[in-house]
Amino acid sequence: MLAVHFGAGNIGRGFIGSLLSDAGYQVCFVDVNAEIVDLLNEKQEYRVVLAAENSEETTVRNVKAINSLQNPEEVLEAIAAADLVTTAVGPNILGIISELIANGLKKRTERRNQPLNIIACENMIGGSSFLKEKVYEKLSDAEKKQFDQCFAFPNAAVDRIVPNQTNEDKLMVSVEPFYEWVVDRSKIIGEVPTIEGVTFVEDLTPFIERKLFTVNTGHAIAAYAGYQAGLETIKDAMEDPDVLRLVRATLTETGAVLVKKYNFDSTEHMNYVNKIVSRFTNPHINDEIPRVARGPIRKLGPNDRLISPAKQYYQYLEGQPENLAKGIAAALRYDYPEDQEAITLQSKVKEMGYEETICKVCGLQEGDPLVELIIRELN
Ligand SMILES: NC(=O)c1ccc[n+]([C@@H]2O[C@H](COP(=O)([O-])OP(=O)(O)OC[C@H]3O[C@@H](n4cnc5c(N)ncnc54)[C@H](O)[C@@H]3O)[C@@H](O)[C@H]2O)c1
Ligand SMILES: O=P(O)(O)OC[C@@H](O)[C@@H](O)[C@H](O)[C@H](O)CO
Repeated sequence: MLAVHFGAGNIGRGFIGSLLSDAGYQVCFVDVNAEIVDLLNEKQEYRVVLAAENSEETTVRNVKAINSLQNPEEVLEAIAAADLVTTAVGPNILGIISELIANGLKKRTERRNQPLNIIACENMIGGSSFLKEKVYEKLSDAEKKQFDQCFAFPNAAVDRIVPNQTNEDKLMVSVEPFYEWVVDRSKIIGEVPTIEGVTFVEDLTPFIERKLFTVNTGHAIAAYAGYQAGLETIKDAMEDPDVLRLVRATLTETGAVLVKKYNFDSTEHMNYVNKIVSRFTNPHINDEIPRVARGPIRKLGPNDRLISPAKQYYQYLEGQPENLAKGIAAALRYDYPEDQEAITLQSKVKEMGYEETICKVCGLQEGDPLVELIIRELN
């Protein structure tokens, strides 16, 4: 069995590749990082080490890689032969890889009539659906019909904290012990793949919203508030009493929305929150704030971890999401000079002021109570 996985980065090697290899797939990574691609082809294996007291280590074997910049034709061949395609490249890259995926799938339809699932493992709502849209933009109407018969793009939620790696062994990945990978079974075409560690569910929405609006909202708040406090890592941020208070208060707000919307058991949800807070303070992980804060424009988007739960707060509850607004204000102030989106965000603020920036970046209307609440926090 062959799995083609786009993105041999932190989560690609540290989680997706590792689970797929354990499930018996040969994993063919596709990446633009020549050093990592060459090393993967040279060694054909890499180490995954648990960031925990006992530093348990496993070796992921039977892997290879293709440099999609140098050998795009090889990528098409791999997609034509694959039993599964997955991605973990970042939401902004999905549009870029969609051309290769479209061409690979076209090649496949010329060769064989075998169904294929393409699963985007990105931190976003509807990642695979978005990738499908981008792929379908490249097709004729006849090709779209043909693809509908053969290919599916089930959405997924993936959770495992994998920080940026600074190991001497460039392929080795240090990962937290916890992991969760949930896939929308209702959209699977053909047989449901057997992958230990993957949970297939009929309705993904509660799972992805629970994950994005708890793990990622909490993480973003810790990162942006921690940055404003001059701190360096997520652990440092969580050890700052003011940041910790804000993270917890924000997760109480998102939790209230989720419990109301999905009828979750509130005690169980609180246990989920506590587990996440303890994951953020894992002493064996050195997760630098710029990784977690990366891409503030994406993170301030209308359907992402900050604005979406804040909007839903008005929809499902009384009162205002005061703490989310504090976190959003910290995100709007994020000016890390090595983050291109932070630079763009700050130039928008300079040019248009906060109100217009919030409307444009967060997809909100002037006069919206949320805009007013955020502005109040910024003053
Ligand atoms: N790291 C985590 O803790 C974590 C956890 C869950 C989900 N995710 C999600 O997984 C995705 C990847 O995150 P990451 O932390 O692994 O980032 P990363 O930067 O470590 O990995 C991304 C990889 O994609 C590669 N890439 C970039 N452009 C490409 C292209 N055109 N074609 C092929 N490969 C390309 C990069 O070279 C890199 O190796 C993101 O959507 C992220 O939100 C990350
Ligand atoms: O990957 P991003 O930029 O969407 O978010 C940064 C982190 O919050 C994220 O990577 C988490 O570590 C991960 O989602 C944990 O499962």
